[in-house]
Amino acid sequence: MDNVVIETNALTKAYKNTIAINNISLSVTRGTVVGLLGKNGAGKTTLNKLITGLIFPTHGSIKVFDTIPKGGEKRLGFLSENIALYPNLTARENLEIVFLQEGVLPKREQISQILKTVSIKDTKKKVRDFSLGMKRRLQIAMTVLANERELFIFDEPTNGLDVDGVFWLKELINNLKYQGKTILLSSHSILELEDILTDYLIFNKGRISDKGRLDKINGKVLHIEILANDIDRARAFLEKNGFLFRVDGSTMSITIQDNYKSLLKVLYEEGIFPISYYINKKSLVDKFHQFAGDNNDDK
Ligand SMILES: Nc1ncnc2c1ncn2[C@@H]1O[C@H](COP(=O)(O)OP(=O)(O)OP(=O)(O)O)[C@@H](O)[C@H]1O
Repeated sequence: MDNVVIETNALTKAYKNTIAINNISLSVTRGTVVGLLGKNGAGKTTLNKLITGLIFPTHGSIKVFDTIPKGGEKRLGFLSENIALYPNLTARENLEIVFLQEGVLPKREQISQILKTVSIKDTKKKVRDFSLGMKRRLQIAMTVLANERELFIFDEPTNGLDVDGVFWLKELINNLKYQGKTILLSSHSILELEDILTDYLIFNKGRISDKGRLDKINGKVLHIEILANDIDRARAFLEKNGFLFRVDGSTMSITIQDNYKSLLKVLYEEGIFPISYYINKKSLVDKFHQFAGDNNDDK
């Protein structure tokens, strides 16, 4: 299928003492931003390496752009923890090398634009004297901006970034998404990036223990506290109209499909007046606690 960028079938990667990826079948669709969540050792980095073709499956299969990854895929950008920078060169010179490696002659103006986008001053300063955040920005620029890429794997992209840097990164990822690019994000502070994700995968000891779309879990339970003598009316109304709900004392928890305001309006029109209400906003954190399990390295 054209829209599927990554497809795995019973994908398994075993090391001597560990099954790092255990029988995973999934597909990633073009234009999505997928958060990979999991405790230390859950298998996130191993999956990233299988996608980029740095390592190969023990069993099962993986296809990226409909071919078996062997490394060197030009349409794929991998921002790993240890992406190489030349410490004795400037930011501009580092970017020029990326262009040359891709067989493209670097244009001065284009590189100036890239440096501006990642807020790095075009100075004579050597990369070895850069702060951690500046190095990370440059690595991100090298992964994203210097090339015509369609799929990005970001492993711990926020490392070294300050609050402004994280904000900037989110804008960058959103822009990539709007251009129809596909992004896989693994981060220990993934909850910081929750608002830019479209989908999530939770890993637990090499398996996917939960997955889904963010818009399916965000703010979908409306808790309403209703006067005790209204509860029966509210219950009858909700039952009649096919709502899913639970009653606990004077609180009703109603699972809503769309706009909670329209439900509140209907309740008012029925003469059912809530004393208070709130939307269940916790989402990915809850999922993480429910599905991430123990560390895979705790053995
Ligand atoms: N080269 C290797 N040899 C042996 N075991 C390995 C190797 N690489 C990874 N593992 C093991 O595979 C499991 C998954 O590791 P992986 O690095 O994929 O986890 P992760 O989810 O990325 O963890 P973290 O959040 O700590 O980066 C761990 O138990 C790890 O110790």
